[in-house]
Amino acid sequence: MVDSGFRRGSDVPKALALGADFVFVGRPFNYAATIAGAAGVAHAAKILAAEIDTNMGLLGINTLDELGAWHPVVRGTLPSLHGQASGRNTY
Ligand SMILES: Cc1cc2nc3c(=O)[nH]c(=O)nc-3n(C[C@H](O)[C@H](O)[C@H](O)COP(=O)(O)O)c2cc1C
Repeated sequence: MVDSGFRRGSDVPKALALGADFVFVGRPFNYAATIAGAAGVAHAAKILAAEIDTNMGLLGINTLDELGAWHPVVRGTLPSLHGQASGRNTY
């Protein structure tokens, strides 16, 4: 289980891919409740779900179970597009 700092739909698949079973989102829903009560929280949940869905589409997966540790790419470790997997390329 992981908590703190998860703000958008691209954050959640990253955490799941790295091994989390649960991703907790706190303050965004507090803010939504402050602005618009229960309807705001429902709206925020819809936005987060839609962002996760979009990110799953961009990753080419249909279920979160398909996520693996190979999905998040640490900046600077992307294999070369020219077949030289030095692991030291920056982009
Ligand atoms: C106003 C506020 C109230 C909170 N109340 C609780 C609480 O009652 N129990 C609890 O376990 N965590 C509480 N938390 C902590 C949140 O559950 C969460 O761990 C923390 O906000 C970090 O996640 P976030 O970066 O998504 O906000 C509270 C956080 C905030 C900002």
